[in-house]
Amino acid sequence: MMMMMHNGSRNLWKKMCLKPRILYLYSTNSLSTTLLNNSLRILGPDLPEIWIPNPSSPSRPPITHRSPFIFNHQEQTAAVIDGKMMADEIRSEIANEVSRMKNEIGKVPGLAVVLVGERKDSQIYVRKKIAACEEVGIMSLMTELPEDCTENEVLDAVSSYNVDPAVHGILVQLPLPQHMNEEKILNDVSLEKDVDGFHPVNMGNLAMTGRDPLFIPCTPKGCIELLLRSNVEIMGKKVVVIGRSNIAGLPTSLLLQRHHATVSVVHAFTKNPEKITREADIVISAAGVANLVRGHWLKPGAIVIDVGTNPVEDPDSESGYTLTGDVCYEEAIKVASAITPVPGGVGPMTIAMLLSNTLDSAKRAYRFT
Ligand SMILES: Nc1nc(=O)c2c([nH]1)NC[C@@H]1CN(c3ccc(C(=O)N[C@@H](CCC(=O)O)C(=O)O)cc3)C=[N+]21
Repeated sequence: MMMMMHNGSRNLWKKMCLKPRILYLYSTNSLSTTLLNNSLRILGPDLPEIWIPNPSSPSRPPITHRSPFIFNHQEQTAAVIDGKMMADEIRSEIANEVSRMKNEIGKVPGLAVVLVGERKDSQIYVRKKIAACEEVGIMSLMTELPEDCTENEVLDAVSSYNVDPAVHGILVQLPLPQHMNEEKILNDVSLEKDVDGFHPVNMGNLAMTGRDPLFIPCTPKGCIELLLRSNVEIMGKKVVVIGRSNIAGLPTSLLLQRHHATVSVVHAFTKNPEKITREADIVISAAGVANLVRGHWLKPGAIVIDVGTNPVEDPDSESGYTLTGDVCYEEAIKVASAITPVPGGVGPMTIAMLLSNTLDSAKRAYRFT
């Protein structure tokens, strides 16, 4: 899934991709105004038949699909969709709801995380999730197990969280070590606590018309929120999803269909993926391949959501790598009308959606509205 680029090819990318001028979209809304906002406007489990764009954001101009004629290919034309700022705003809305819950019924939502093994990236993501819980007042619990633990130890951790009334969300960090049966473990997570939305019943309900899953997977939900909060219309648009993983590409394609998009899925065996992608009004890339999507893959004026968080070797950076998206950003900003950066795009929204799902779950458990 993840690809390290060799030094030679990275330098080539540096040469080809000049540093962009950054033009931020969604930078006008201050956190203080949203702190006053009591009710959450996050796409919930009740999916609207027809989505009415968020009326709370009059200051944001709608992104229109621009005419190709106004494009100057030497310059940046894309607005940058600031996922970090949107996620900050959502987290402050969640914090308000958590404190309202605490004041009114004396309860807070609880999230339990199960982390198996010592993968660096998983440790970083889990740490970010726990810190985000702390920030908004969600109680968090964590079970860390060694790489060589047994499947039963993982199942025991899940079972104990299943019956713990203070836990409303259970997240088993993926990928699990090779020797474990991921299917069996995910099947064991209580449906009512499956805040990742990875249980086959939740995923199946997401796929079926007229069924409402209890939870929508966090990354797809974050992508849709990014589009909706940027006033991008989804209904009737041609959307290409690159990648079909269980945690990102597949559920994203399902959720987009529920929003009445015309969806094509491009994957490793697709013939001429550039040509298919170039037809899309909206491109969502979740392939896990650094810089896969080049400028010429995009229709001028397309909207680009980059789900990839690929570690690319970088001896200059403290950690030894830098995070790179699936999209060659420096090329794409000259062609697209709006794009999410990596980092600072989908990643922070994924975490915000996890908190939102956990809050929804606790509200459901306590019948708190
Ligand atoms: N059960 C499970 N649920 C998941 O939701 C899940 C998972 N397993 N396994 C791995 C993927 C990946 N994922 C990310 C979450 C946040 C960032 C994130 O916050 N990224 C920051 C930067 C992070 C950094 O600085 O290293 C950003 O893009 O700005 C990235 C990736 C959740 N996943």
